[in-house]
Amino acid sequence: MNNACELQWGLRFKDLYDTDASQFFPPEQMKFFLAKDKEVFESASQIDFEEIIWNSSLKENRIVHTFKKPFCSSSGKPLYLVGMSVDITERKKAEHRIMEMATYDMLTGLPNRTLLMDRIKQALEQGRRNQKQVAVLFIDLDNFKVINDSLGHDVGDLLLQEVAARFVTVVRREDTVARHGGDEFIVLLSNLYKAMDAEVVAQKILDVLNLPFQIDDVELHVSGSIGISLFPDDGKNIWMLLKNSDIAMYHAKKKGRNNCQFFKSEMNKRANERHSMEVDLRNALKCSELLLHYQPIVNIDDTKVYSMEALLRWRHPKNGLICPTKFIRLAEETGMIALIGEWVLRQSCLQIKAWREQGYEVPKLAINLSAIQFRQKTLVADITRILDETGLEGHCLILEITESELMENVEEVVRTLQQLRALGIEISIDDFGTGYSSLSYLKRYQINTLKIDRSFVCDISDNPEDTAIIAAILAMADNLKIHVVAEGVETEEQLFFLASHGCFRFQGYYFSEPLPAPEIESRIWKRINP
Ligand SMILES: Nc1nc2c(ncn2[C@@H]2O[C@@H]3COP(=O)(O)O[C@H]4[C@@H](O)[C@H](n5cnc6c(=O)[nH]c(N)nc65)O[C@@H]4COP(=O)(O)O[C@H]3[C@H]2O)c(=O)[nH]1
Repeated sequence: MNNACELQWGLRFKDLYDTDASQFFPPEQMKFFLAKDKEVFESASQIDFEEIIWNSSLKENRIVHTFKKPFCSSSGKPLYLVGMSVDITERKKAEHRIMEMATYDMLTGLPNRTLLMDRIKQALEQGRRNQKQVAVLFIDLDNFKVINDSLGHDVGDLLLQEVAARFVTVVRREDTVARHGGDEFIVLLSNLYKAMDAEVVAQKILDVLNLPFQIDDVELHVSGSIGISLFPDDGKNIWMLLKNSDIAMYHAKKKGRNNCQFFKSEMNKRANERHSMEVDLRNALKCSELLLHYQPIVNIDDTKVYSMEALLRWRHPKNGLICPTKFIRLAEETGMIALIGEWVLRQSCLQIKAWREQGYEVPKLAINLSAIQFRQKTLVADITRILDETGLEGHCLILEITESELMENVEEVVRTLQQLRALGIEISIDDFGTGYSSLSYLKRYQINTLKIDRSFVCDISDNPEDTAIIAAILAMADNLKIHVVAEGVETEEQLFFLASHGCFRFQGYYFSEPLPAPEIESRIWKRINP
């Protein structure tokens, strides 16, 4: 026994002299020592191994790496052995910590994606062997971003920790609750007897989420959307199962949140279609597949074209002409709307310029602004730049925004609208009547025009409620000195009703459908600018 051993184990050589190790180590430990010694003697060769040794001085178990080497006679027979142990406890602890950091989520203490992948792999192998189902539950918290943004990241972090702790209470020990990232969690249920068991767990998860959370004296109410995919029916490997549970979760969100949805193959079809549309839309701008059609807005007094609305179209190489209702939402969700919106603005300005150069007296052009564009900090600067680049004045443009865009961040909206007005741009509220319809903001925002949504116009004469709404909008607008345009006018009857209630501007198939620029020239400009 050397000095290091004396220091490490708190044993003194003189105390050990003429004693037996069994006086210092527990019986189980002694049994292990002797077995190893026997191994060395029998094999007549060195062995090395890791073992846990009770350190009576530190009063704790230590992990050591031990080498045992025999010393043999000239005939090769082991006579005695020397053992050397290196204390590797601290190194092992560090390794364990690194392992934990690599496989557990630091915030919630739950398994992270890496460990989850491993667990799913094992669960699938087991499921295959035992012919049992495995369920992957993809959970996304509803509106977590709002809590995080409004109450701060510290509250958001505490909430995630609480959520994680609650999830663990509703699953069996052999199941895995993992943090997938952000506010997404995955629950892995292995060895399922029947698919419906997954729904039972999903419901328990929704129930524990629905109980109020008390974080820093604030009571928070949270819900979640859950997508479930099952092995083997919905996917034979990890990636398919994760992807399909994600798709199902997306459907749960669309179904109004706070619910769970099993994956169905039709969902995959829709997800694939969405994905390929996204890829195609990214190419659409580069490949000049976007174009504008223009629809006149007519003044009934003098049947003059008061303005034109620019309406976006996509000439898809395989699917033909696609209407904006089919792709604007996708463009918004993927952030492509910023580039597309800028293209629409520039193209509209260039078109006005081109018509002017051909000698036509062109009225104002109305352009649709998506909510995302409207909230962009650079909106006014972008419009100013495009007007400068195309040499056009702001008063040529009307920007159409929807009611809902005006309801958030009122101060900011007021500022943006003032800046746009300072450029000479008119503001029109699109689809009026379908949103929040508050009179007070119309006055405050100094809106120029309201456009009555075509859903009201199309029901004139059939639906007395819609008829009453139109009459009320017209009376109110008259009071506030705001112009009104009725959208979607298709019949003389609608025109007559609207005109008799004080609406004098119209847009709709009755006058003209949206047309490409050359047809506007031949059908409209040449008629009114002969
Ligand atoms: N049934 C019927 N429909 C009529 C009639 N008259 C016009 N319409 C349609 O009504 C829609 C009017 O546009 P919106 O309400 O601004 O609604 C627009 C607008 O919200 C959005 N949109 C169009 N272009 C753009 C754009 O450049 N940017 C953004 N962000 N949105 C756009 O897509 C929506 C749909 O556009 P479109 O499919 O072109 O549909 C147009 C137009 O074709 C009629 O008499 N009967």
